[in-house]
Formats: sequence, C-alpha cells, structure tokens
Amino acid sequence: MQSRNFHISTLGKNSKPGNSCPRRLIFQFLTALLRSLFKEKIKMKTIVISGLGLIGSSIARIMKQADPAIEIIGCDPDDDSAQFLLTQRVIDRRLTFAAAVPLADIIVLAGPVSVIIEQIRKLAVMPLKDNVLVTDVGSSKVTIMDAAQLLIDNQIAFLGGHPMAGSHESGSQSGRINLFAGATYFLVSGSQTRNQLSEFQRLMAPAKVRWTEIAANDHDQLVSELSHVPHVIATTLVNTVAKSVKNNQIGLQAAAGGFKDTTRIAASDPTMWTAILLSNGGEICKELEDFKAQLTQFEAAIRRGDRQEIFETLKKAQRIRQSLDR
Ligand SMILES: NC(=O)C1=CN([C@@H]2O[C@H](COP(=O)(O)OP(=O)(O)OC[C@H]3O[C@@H](n4cnc5c(N)ncnc54)[C@H](O)[C@@H]3O)[C@@H](O)[C@H]2O)C=CC1
Ligand SMILES: O=C(O)C(=O)Cc1ccc(O)cc1
Repeated sequence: MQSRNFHISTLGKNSKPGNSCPRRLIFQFLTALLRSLFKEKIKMKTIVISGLGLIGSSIARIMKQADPAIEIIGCDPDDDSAQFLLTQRVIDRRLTFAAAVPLADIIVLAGPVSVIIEQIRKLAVMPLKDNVLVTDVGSSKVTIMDAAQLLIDNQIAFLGGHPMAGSHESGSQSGRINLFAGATYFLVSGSQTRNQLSEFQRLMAPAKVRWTEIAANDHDQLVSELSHVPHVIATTLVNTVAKSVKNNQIGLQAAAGGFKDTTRIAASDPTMWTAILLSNGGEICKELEDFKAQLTQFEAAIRRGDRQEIFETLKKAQRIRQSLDR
C-alpha cells in the first residue's frame, strides 16, 4: 500500500501562503469593505439540495441552523421524504430539479453517486446563476470529478465533497444536525472561488467537521480501504453466515454483539451502495486482493494450529483498533 499525504487547507482558488505582507492586508481590507458595501449582492441566499435522504436532509438542517435567512429548496422524487422536511420547516419549498436549479446560489447534489453524475451532466446545459457553486456529497470522487469537468469547462464552479460519517439508515427522517460532528469532510478542489468556498463552509459550520483537502484518486484509494471494502466484507459475511445457518433452527437470532457490530453496515440501502461500488470498482478490487491474501494467511495459521501467528495477528489488530477509540 502506498503512503499518501493529506492536508487541511482553505482550498480557495488563488489563495497563497503567507497572509502577513502589507499589500495582502490592504487587499483583504478592501475586499472586506466591498463585501460589506455590496452585502446584499454577494450574500448567497438560495440553496438547492437534490436528494433529501440521510445526507441531504442533514445538510439542510445544518445550513438552516447556520443561517435561518436562507431559502432551501429541496428536490427529490420521493414524496414522503420531501413532505416530512416541509412539515418540519427544514426546507422552504419543494420543486423539480429543472425548476429549482436556475434559482440557486449553491446546489448540493446528495442523491446516489449515479444520480449525482447524471445531474452534473444536466447542469452543464441548464440556465444557472453566474456565481452558482455546485457541490456534491458522493462517496467516491474520481468519476464525479471527471463528470464535473463538463461544468468547469462551462465556467460553472464545482467543488467535490464527501462527509466521512453517516449511518446504515436512510431517508429524511434519519437526518440530524450532528450527523457529521467531529468527522472528516473531504473536499476535492474543482473550480470554486475562495468566496464560494468560505460561504459553503460558513453554512456548514454547525456540522463541526474537520475539513480535509484531498486529490480525487487518493480519496478513492483511501475510502476503498476504510469504507467500500469493509462494506463488501460485511455484506459477504452476512450472506455467508445466513447460508451456513439456514438449516439450524436457532440460527441468526442467536448472534451476539460481535456479529452485529461487524455487520451493522450491511443493513444499508442497496441502491446507494450499488452506485458506490460500481463507481470505485478498480480500487475496491485491488484492495480485496490484499484482503484475500491476508485472510488466506490467517486461515493457514489456524489450519496448522500456529498459536504464535494466530496470537500475533490478533494482538496487532487489537492494538490498532484500540487506538481508534483513544
Ligand atoms: N449514507 C451515508 O452514510 C453516506 C452517504 N454518502 C453519499 O451521500 C449520498 C446520499 O446518500 P444518503 O443520503 O445516505 O441516501 P438516502 O437513500 O438516504 O437518500 C438518497 C435520496 O436521493 C433521492 N433521489 C434518488 N434519485 C433522485 C433524483 N433523480 N433526484 C433527486 N433525488 C433523488 C432518493 O429519493 C433519496 O431520498 C450518496 O451519494 C452517498 O454515496 C456520503 C457519506 C455518508
Ligand atoms: O454507517 C457507517 O458507519 C458509515 O460508515 C456510513 C458511511 C457510508 C458511506 C460513506 O461514504 C461514508 C460513511
């Protein structure tokens, strides 16, 4: 496995290190002055969120808390999800995607990865505000950033995003304001301006995330290891065990916490996960090769009764896993 470097940054285009030189301070002062003079023009007001499930509805809640004056327009083919958020006053209006996006200052694409890609392609040929920022929350980034090149080529600002938190639950009723608290929120730089980025981060401030800049390919390799392969393994474990205990009268119902903890994510939405696995297949299959090799090695140690190797394998994992909770 290769080592990779990640860093936290403000990511704004044209941002340079070193803020202390007098020319820069004068520039910042003039920018602040202009912003306050033309506040009404600069301030972003309408947020369109496409996909009002767990993630989209959490973002709506977060942004409403950050700035109750913004208007949030929600788009989702699912009537129940949208109606619930309207009733709770988390979103102000529900419109179709085509009717909503021309009104937006920020568009958050929060459907399954395949829908995000489809909607990016649509946005490239739709009438949008000049200063609109398009961002997404998809669990893989390379295919999305590739599609977003269409927007960038058409001078539409795009910023890739991925909150590294969530749950096996889905739908707007499961969303919450603290869903991402303390978690990493990956940002993949596209063509966003510094102002667009800071406005997005201002609206996301109540989420209390750790903003982390990353390149799309590094992201997809890392999340294949941390999220996508664990999902494949949890799913396979559930299906394998269910088949093995099929003829046992007590069966799965006897499972203790260990089985449940290891496989919780297998209860996630299959539509969302099909789109994720298809969008990052190359990295996932590479990582699975590695996993299978280690599994075979562990199996061989058990088969030959190699107490030392079994103990060392368990001890190593125990040390690493315990350090995650510290
Ligand atoms: N579930 C999780 O823990 C996390 C998910 N993600 C990503 O966030 C995105 C959304 O996932 P969830 O909110 O968990 O899924 P979800 O299943 O809760 O919500 C997805 C929503 O998208 C809607 N949708 C489907 N087609 C649409 C269309 N054409 N236009 C508008 N909306 C449409 C669905 O009706 C549903 O309400 C996915 O891309 C996923 O990869 C990212 C981080 C964590
Ligand atoms: O349920 C959990 O614990 C998760 O890990 C949820 C999750 C699902 C998809 C992502 O891209 C990120 C996080």
